[in-house]
Amino acid sequence: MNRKVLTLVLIRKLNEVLLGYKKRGFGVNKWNGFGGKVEAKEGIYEAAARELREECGLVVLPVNLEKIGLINFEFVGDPLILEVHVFTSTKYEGHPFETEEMLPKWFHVTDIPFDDMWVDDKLWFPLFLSGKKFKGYFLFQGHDVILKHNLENITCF
Ligand SMILES: COc1nc(N)nc2c1ncn2[C@H]1C[C@H](O)[C@@H](COP(=O)(O)OP(=O)(O)OP(=O)(O)O)O1
Repeated sequence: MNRKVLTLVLIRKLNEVLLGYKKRGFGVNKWNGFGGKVEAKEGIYEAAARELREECGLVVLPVNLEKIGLINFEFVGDPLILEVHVFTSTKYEGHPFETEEMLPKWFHVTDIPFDDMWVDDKLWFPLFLSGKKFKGYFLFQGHDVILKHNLENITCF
């Protein structure tokens, strides 16, 4: 099995979460956090901060990112496992702006657009929103059907 290591950053204000509408590439036309591939010789926290800046202009110091999740995604017929490291932060600088990849928007925590997000999000977002940490695995058939999954609450990374 090959692995692709990716980041996903969810910026929070008191009762809001910043999501971005993906304009191209993997997950196009879905709302998601900000993130992407960890480059060679780059740390995961540094990659998370870089992707956030590139995709919506917000600046977060890697030290201000809190790792809250680790999810492995597998797709039937594809030998590539996506290893996604999920982070959150409330300490950022700047104002989010639209880029070639993402259109950012704040959502109230009671109004997350799950119908226009990856289907797995419905399962683990409640853990994130309630301040829990988690590890998970999802097996997808295509991009819309979860065949199998497990999700566990953990105390720390
Ligand atoms: C399959 O379920 C997923 N759910 C959620 N919520 N997020 C996911 C899922 N699979 C991948 N992701 C995240 C991980 C990353 O944040 C993005 C994908 O990043 P992308 O493929 O756009 O990475 P880049 O480095 O920007 O692009 P290239 O690989 O084309 O350079 O989605």
